[in-house]
Amino acid sequence: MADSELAREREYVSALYERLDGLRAEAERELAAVRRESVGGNHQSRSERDAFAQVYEDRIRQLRDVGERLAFGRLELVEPDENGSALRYIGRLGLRDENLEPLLLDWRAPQARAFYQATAATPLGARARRHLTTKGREVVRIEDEVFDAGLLEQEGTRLQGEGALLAALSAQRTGRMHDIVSTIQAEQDRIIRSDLSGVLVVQGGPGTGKTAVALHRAAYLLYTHRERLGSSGVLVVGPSPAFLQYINAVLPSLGETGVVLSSLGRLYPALEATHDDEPAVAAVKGGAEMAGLIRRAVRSRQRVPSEPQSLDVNGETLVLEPQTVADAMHRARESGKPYNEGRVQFVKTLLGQLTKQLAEQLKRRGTTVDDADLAYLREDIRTAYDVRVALNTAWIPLTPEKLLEDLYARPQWLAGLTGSWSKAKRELLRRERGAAMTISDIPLLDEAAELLGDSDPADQAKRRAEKAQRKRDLENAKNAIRNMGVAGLVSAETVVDGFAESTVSLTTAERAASDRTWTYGHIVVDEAQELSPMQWRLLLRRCPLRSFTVVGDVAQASSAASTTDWGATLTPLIGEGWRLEELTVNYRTPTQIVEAAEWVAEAAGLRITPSRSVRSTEWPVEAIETESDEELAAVLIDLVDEMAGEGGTTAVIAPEALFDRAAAVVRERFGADSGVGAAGLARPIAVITPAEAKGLEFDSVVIVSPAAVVAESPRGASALYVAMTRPTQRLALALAPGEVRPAGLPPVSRQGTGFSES
Ligand SMILES: Nc1ncnc2c1ncn2[C@@H]1O[C@H](COP(=O)(O)OP(=O)(O)OP(=O)(O)O)[C@@H](O)[C@H]1O
Repeated sequence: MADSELAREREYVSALYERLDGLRAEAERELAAVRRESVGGNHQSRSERDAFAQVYEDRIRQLRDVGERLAFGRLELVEPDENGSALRYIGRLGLRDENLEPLLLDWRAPQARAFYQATAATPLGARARRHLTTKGREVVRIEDEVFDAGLLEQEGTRLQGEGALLAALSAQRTGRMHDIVSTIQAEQDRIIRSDLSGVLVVQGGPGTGKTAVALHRAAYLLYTHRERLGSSGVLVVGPSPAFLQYINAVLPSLGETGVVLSSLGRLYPALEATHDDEPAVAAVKGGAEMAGLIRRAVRSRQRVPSEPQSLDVNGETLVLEPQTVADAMHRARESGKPYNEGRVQFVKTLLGQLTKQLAEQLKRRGTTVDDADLAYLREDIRTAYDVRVALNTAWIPLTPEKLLEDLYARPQWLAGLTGSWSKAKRELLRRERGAAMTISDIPLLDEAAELLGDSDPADQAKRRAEKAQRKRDLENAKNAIRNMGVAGLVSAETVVDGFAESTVSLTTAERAASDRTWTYGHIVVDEAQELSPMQWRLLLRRCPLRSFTVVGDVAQASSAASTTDWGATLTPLIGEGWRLEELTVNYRTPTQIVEAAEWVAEAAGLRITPSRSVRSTEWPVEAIETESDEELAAVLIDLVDEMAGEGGTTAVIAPEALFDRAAAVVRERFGADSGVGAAGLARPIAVITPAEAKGLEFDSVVIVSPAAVVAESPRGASALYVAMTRPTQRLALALAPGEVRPAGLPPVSRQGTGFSES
């Protein structure tokens, strides 16, 4: 049967490619025709033409990007479906023939669900599932699962499409994460297709596919809720720029380009924080009590003078009473506006009062004052030096940056605001003006910005005008889409983003990333255990609808401000309204390495989520002792040489204390084949810190001095656990001179576990 079935699938898939090529050629012809149309016409007709061109360009890109992995699965149904067919092909996008009969189902369509979730116990209307493995455009292998009693017995331990899955898992890594659409497992699929609303927390040990699931969920949600999420956008937050570089090809490969990817240092527009504070400082800055401190700090910049003030206005003396200031302040605060906008009202009120005072003073001396004069008097008052000083002293315009700098640089002011803090704790915040903002400052700036609002009223007006223009453009685009009959194929947002005439030519994603007040339709947070309460507050402001996918592993928490208990972190912020899912199968790391990492973690008292690995490796975990720095360097070079010789990617994970030396040794020996930090991820050999290693994976990993990795990190054992769970094939520990192997690693080879002692 195999040969004839293979031939049959080859024929079907080849017909799919023919259709794909045909559709692409058609779209290219249409695009050329639109482009040939003469330029000119009014805004409406230009918009329509742009909309046409945009639709075709998007379609061509989508059809081209699917590349050589168009179809990967087939479901055989018990009963023919509504189209009269008992076979349902699943692929990266949906295709129909000339008569609009379905040829291929998008993996995200509801009818494709059974491909991922059907089991012998719950076959979901399917008789069998087939995985197609292709090379280029040709099917080279098929793998069948028939949902009969035979399968039922093995259920529970079964992986779906085991051959295809294991082939994907054992493949050499490239330094970039790939999509997993063809081999998504049932427990993952259920999470991917879970409801859009609410906060979904996905907990799982290292390598259980949390990142993969989070990204596929983003693609699924965008497909299923295109209308809503197309306009509001989806934000994906990862721990570091290196991590974002690692994952940034996944969503485009799934046809989704409109997602904003951001690291924690970039969540405040127009600023990129690349460094973080010392752990103890970051822990204070990340604590929820900082929100109250910032509120008090803002409030303390509004001051009622204790004495009446005499103000000179072009030789006239006006008196500003404390009560007048207090009343104006009270009224402005009552309006509920942010600080800087409230100040505009405060200044307006006081200028009005002072103008009245001056006019009365002049009238008393017999001068007539009409309405036109009042405007001049007001302007004289507004520009008078004394008045400016008095109003600014009472309520100074503030930027978030200035507020934070002052808070750190003025110990007395800080002390006045933090009576219950110890002196030592306050000292941690101390910093001179002009220092670069850190990653932990980002949520504080955002918190301050929220309270302060725009400092320049002109900015507010500009923003309102831009929003109004975009609203008009969207209306035009919706009309154009209706007129063209392409509803569902393209969103109005995509079309507007492509308008040449649009006042601001930014995509929805760029617009969202550059606007602090943008609210997203959904937020995905990866390595979410790393987030401090202040970072959570920032993200919750970015998505008031509280639609979140939060993935992480509390055992991998690396700092004092990170989460070690989802409930303790989330419940105070959002109440009980979040749901938890768990992933239990380790797809990355072979059994031997998982065991070693878990033993070391447990010996250090770390509470880990055990996971079941799906494969083993031929390589034992090595721990190599050294007696001198020279020997350590030589061991490192030998290991990397051997590992890199196997092909794929190799990482040297080195603690800060030994980082420069390790990087220099590797660079000297391997030159351009190696790179440091994020830059190394595109090379065969990367030298990175334990913090940078978070979320990444490599074929082989050497950890330099595990003891130093533990010693340097606030949650030491967790940093080592993260580092040890990065490899897909091979792990070695290069111990520093005098260092003993980590507790928990067996001292001698163990039967069946493949440990070696060197
Ligand atoms: N169903 C699957 N099919 C193929 N590969 C998979 C599948 N699930 C996960 N993987 C692969 O397993 C590896 C680990 O996945 P991922 O990085 O998402 O794990 P993680 O849980 O986020 O790990 P960590 O907590 O260490 O960051 C990746 O290479 C991913 O592509």
